[in-house]
Amino acid sequence: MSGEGDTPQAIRKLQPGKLVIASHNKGKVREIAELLGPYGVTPVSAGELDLPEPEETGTTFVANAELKAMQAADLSGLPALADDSGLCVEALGNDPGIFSARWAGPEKDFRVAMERVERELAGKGPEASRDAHFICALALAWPDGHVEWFEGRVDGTLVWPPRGDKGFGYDPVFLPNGEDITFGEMAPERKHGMSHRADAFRQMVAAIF
Ligand SMILES: O=c1nc[nH]c2c1ncn2[C@H]1C[C@H](O)[C@@H](COP(=O)(O)OP(=O)(O)OP(=O)(O)O)O1
Ligand SMILES: [Mg+2]
Repeated sequence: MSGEGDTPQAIRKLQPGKLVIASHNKGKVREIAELLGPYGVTPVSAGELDLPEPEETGTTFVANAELKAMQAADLSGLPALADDSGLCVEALGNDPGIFSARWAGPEKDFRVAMERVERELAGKGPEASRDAHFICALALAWPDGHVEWFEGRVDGTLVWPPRGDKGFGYDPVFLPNGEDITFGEMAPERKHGMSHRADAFRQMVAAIF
């Protein structure tokens, strides 16, 4: 056991229950809570605090993550962690990218979004590459206005039809390189061993803990 004196400054700053996860996506909030588990930080989500869902006006993952984190830190007076992420399909010029959530429509129906990806890819012809990657930008905003950000990535290919009912979003069509099951078929711990979110988390943890 390490005593108080050994506790890194950042851990003391991130008191249990005192970090806001600035996201309204339940799948994402669950994954972030799992990834924070080992650090003894019990987060509270933007939904639980009734924080509004800001308009994502940025043109990059980092810009949108910063905007979400800064708004939550500002309104709550607590440190806030936001995640802006998406699926980038190389043959589609990296679409849907920052528009990944928006492709699911107002109902947030990812069956619709996955079908649109498949339809647009089919439109590129049978030779089109099925390579894709997920990006995750994490932004950690402190109430004093200071923001740190990190970006993670995982590469893979798209399968059709969708496989598996675990995870969220585009997980059922994403087959990570070197694996034989999709993110939708993977236990959470296995996804955390390779995901874009876990990659960004590793960088954040190395920087602040
Ligand atoms: O691990 C993932 N597995 C599958 N799909 C994923 C993943 N990571 C991001 N995605 C897709 C779905 C998500 O809806 C969108 C992110 O959009 P993004 O704006 O960052 O999140 P969101 O609107 O769902 O919630 P919020 O902005 O409140 O955090 O990309
Ligand atoms: Mg969003």
